[in-house]
Amino acid sequence: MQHLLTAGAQRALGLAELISGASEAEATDSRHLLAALAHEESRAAEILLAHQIAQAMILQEFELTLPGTEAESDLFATQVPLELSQAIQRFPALRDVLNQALEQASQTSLPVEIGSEHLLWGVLKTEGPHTQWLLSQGAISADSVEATFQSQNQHVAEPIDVDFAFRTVPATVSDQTNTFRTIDAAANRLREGLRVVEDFLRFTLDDAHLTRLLKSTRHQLTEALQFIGQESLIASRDTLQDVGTAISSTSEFDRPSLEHLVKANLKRVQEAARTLEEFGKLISVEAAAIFKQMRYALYTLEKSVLTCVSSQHRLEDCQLYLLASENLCHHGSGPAIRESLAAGVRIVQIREKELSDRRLLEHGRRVRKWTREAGAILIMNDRPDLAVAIDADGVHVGQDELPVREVRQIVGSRRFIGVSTHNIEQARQAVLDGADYLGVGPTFTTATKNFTEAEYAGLDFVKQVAAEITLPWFAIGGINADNLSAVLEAGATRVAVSSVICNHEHPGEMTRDLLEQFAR
Ligand SMILES: Cc1ncc(COP(=O)(O)OP(=O)(O)O)c(N)n1
Ligand SMILES: Cc1ncsc1CCOP(=O)(O)O
Ligand SMILES: [Mg+2]
Repeated sequence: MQHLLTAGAQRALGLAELISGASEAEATDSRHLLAALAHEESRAAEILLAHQIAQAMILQEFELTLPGTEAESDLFATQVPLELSQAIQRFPALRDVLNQALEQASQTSLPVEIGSEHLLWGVLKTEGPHTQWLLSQGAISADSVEATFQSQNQHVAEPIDVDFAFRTVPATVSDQTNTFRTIDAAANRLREGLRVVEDFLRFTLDDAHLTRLLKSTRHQLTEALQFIGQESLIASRDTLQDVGTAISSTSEFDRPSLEHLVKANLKRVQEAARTLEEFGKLISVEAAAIFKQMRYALYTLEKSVLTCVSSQHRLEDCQLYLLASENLCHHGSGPAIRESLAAGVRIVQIREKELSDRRLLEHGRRVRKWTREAGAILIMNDRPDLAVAIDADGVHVGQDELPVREVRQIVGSRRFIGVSTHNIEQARQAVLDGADYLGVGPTFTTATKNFTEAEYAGLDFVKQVAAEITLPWFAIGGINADNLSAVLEAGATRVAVSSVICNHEHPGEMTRDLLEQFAR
């Protein structure tokens, strides 16, 4: 039986071959194909992008080179569809990848057509240096994308409609020069804006994770401009004749705070990316596709940066977070909550696993009243619906519970969403998913929640998060008055505790003990 590749998959293989040639490799392998898949405007590129994996990062990691703009491949001509057996013959080092792709494609379409997303699946299913790297960068693996295939109950055989074959060149020389001028100006605006945001991330937020993401966006710009041609851009530059240089709006000088400044520049870079994408389509569809990727990456980055800034303000006074559970408390959780609020706790979580919904609602309303009177934040564990019902300030969810996007639909934009994380990849992902704060642990062994020995993230995880994440986070798990100083030394500035306060004969006293250690 014939198994055909879609036009997008075929072009990706063609580009993979060119990349392996430009990188002077002996054979076209998974790394080259991965770089090519990230380049195409295709389902594979969308999946990679959703995991924050850009082509520039792949090229850098595996020391690959993109072919020159003039490089062509017979595989780009899609009038002659490639058959799987021909592809295997031409790319022997990709045999396993292609067979895995076939297996996945066979589950969703008849007649079988292998698309770029199936090639990506094949790459993820085949062990190699790229698999570990992908997992560490974007937490992407065959398992994590499997749902994408399962949700495609109706497979659409056509590739995403892109006009690679119909590269449009502006009709007149003057149109062409003006297009290059526009691209040159927008690229400069984008580069400068990215620099401003990067300096903010480095020197004000001091956030290594977001700085790294922004850097990879800057690399994408360089990569896209290679398709346009630096010489053409410089040749068409005409700053003296640019009517825009004399026009400045008062709002351009209106930056009352660092936050305004970074917001304005985030908007500016998105606008510049849109201009590049639109005008880029007239010169190079490849470049336009990268500009589009950049625009989406910048939206995610904007959200993460602004959430980080606003959560830092909103959680400014919240160093000690109490998780209150009835079954841990000597005299019920009510007195523990009220005493610790009186002693200075500014954020409380209702963590009840055994109460019926009706009792949880009643209890929640009482705790809402106490926390409101104390001016403290109230978070409901596990239950976005009940968070809304009791008008809590937020909800906390674990790795196996509803994802942030779904929780946001329920609790709205102003409530906190806290996410538990147990390793650095989960922490990075939660930042990009739009969490407002993180739980980081377990730090020490605890009787409050069951973990296997292997699940103890320990102080090393606390140190990792401290080194790169500035979205507010709380170290959690087995923290008490004796080991708190070690947690703070590891870089935590906030901790969440349960048994040490709930179990104490005088919860207020223990709260004061712990809070005093933050003041030292
Ligand atoms: C602040 C904070 N961090 C972590 C957790 C744990 O949440 P989860 O992993 O969902 O486990 P349960 O608490 O639901 O058993 C938390 N609740 N709060
Ligand atoms: C809910 C939870 N998640 C990670 S550790 C933990 C338990 C925290 O309780 P304690 O402070 O009693 O160890
Ligand atoms: Mg939970």
